[in-house]
Amino acid sequence: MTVSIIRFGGSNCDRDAERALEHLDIDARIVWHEDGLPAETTGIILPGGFSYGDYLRAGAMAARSPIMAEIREAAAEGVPVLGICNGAQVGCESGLTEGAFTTNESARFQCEHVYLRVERDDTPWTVAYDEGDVIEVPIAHGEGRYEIDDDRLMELENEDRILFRYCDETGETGPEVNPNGSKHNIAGVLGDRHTVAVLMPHPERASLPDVGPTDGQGILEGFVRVETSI
Ligand SMILES: NC(=O)CC[C@H](N)C(=O)O
Repeated sequence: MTVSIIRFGGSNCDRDAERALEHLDIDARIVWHEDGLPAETTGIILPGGFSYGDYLRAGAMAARSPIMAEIREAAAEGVPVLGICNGAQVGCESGLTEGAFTTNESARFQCEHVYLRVERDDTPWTVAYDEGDVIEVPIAHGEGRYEIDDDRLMELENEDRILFRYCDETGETGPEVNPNGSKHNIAGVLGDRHTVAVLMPHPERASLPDVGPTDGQGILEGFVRVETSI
């Protein structure tokens, strides 16, 4: 298992992801996007940050890098892909999954800890938890409001592709515990396959015991659980 963490100009959570994976004994390396996807890649992280200064829309420019075509191809072959925060924005912008992330309802950058409810526990990213579990993970974004048209939203719900929703400590969701105004409190969704996921919160910042809660570890362990969970 070798996870390639794709660095774009302006990525800034690539090293956080590398350290979190190393802590879990998962082999990881940072890959500059212009260098293309290494042949030994068996997992991919699109990390957080401010790729290309969030110009146009967050993630819009990185999504046009030629490496994204390679990543789409790898994803279609079953290579697990996790987009975190800016990486989630790149994932949506490049068609790895549905919907888009846009400006927070508050119109402010928000940096805080949130609670997430695990919506299903039969994907590589959530098999470490039970459905309904509540985990604590940080957010740090200005464009984290998940938007999608109502018809596609219904399809996503019916296809059971919602992975995480913002909630309170007890797992209740609703507008009062929605930090950015995301549709249906959505914090993370699956792509066409269970092996592709994008999420706005940062599991890599909730993985090292020295710096706070470690609830995010289970999500990153998806890279090793992928072989056993599907
Ligand atoms: N932490 C991040 O990845 C931030 C994502 C993006 N730059 C935003 O502000 O929405």
